[in-house]
Amino acid sequence: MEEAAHRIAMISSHLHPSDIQQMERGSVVRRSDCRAKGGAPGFKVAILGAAGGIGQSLSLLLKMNPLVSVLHLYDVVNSPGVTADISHMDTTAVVRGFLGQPQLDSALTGMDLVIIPAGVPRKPGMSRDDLFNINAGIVKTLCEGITRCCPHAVVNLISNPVNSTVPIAAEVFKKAGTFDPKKLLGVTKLDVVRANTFVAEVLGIDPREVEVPVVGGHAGVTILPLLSQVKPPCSFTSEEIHYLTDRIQNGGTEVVEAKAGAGSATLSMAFAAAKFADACLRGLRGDAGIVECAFVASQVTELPFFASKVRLGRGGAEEILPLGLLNEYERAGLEKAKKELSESIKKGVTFITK
Ligand SMILES: NC(=O)C1=CN([C@@H]2O[C@H](COP(=O)(O)OP(=O)(O)OC[C@H]3O[C@@H](n4cnc5c(N)ncnc54)[C@H](O)[C@@H]3O)[C@@H](O)[C@H]2O)C=CC1
Ligand SMILES: O=C([O-])CC(=O)C(=O)O
Repeated sequence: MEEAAHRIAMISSHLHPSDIQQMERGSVVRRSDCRAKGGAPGFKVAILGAAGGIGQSLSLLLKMNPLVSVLHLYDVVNSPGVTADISHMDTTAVVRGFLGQPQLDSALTGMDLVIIPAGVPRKPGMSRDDLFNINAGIVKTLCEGITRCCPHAVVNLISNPVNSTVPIAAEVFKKAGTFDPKKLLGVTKLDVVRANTFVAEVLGIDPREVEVPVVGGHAGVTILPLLSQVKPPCSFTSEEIHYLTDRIQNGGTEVVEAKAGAGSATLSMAFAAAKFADACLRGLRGDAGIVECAFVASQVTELPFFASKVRLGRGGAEEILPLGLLNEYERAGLEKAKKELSESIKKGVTFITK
């Protein structure tokens, strides 16, 4: 008995207060906790909005990622339940839960990657921009936490409208003097995931073999699939190009309507976000040749933010790749996309600078 108490006292000196509370409630100290705290290779990742539709599945997928050594799950509701549940998975990441604004700073301290799916989703008949009034304030508050507690973390921003929330985050970081344009990435990976799926259906091939660059932004006409640059090289009829462009641009609305008031894409989004986070972590580890599409501060067009292929590395989005050759249809799409994007970006910037 005494020896066991001594062992727990020794271990607890390395533990987080929430782990100690768990022990006090009688849970067993897990050896994996001790190993991870002993410096197992891996990254510390926080998910803000972890109890939501995207957040829960994303937490599950990241608990399965061997590159993650510590996983912090923050939400304003239900994060203790999600944390208890996910922490029973027999994978190495140590999971800790944080509930409500007073615990935001603890959730963020020391993180390498912060993923933000916090905020309200669309209902049928709404545009992503209709979420601005609520989600802008949520993103602002969470990003202020990042400036205080992990200003060097890579940030994956999922909350809509991404075309405005990324500029909001950038302004918050600028105001605090911590803005590193390479570290702020709006997550547009779901557009690529959808494009790969729909193109593979048309071509009758395995979607895992398809790569479609999707540039611009993440709403309606700002989502611009570059079907002339699909890999493996292929050609489409103009009917197929119209069908594919429309389906990719409206993939989110397709799910919102099918869910009929119960929210927007959560499962495919968690899948896309987990793939994107994995790419960011492999970049941070120093792997070469990691290229993903993301909405970032950019000079690819005259707009201050734009989604395009970026090369991920130790510093985040280390290189923004050029758009490549566009055909006439894509050039026309680009002009439409830029017009709408410009307004959404201004709206985000003004929210902080007004
Ligand atoms: N970038 C993209 O491709 C996509 C973005 N989204 C967006 O992701 C966001 C989340 O979607 P869902 O998970 O379906 O919504 P949800 O409502 O199921 O979950 C959102 C979670 O955020 C939490 N939350 C609210 N305020 C918070 C705060 N201040 N701090 C921390 N957590 C807070 C809620 O408690 C909830 O658990 C929406 O804005 C949605 O439009 C959704 C799909 C794709
Ligand atoms: O459509 C929505 O509101 C959610 C979203 O961004 C997507 O599924 O692409």
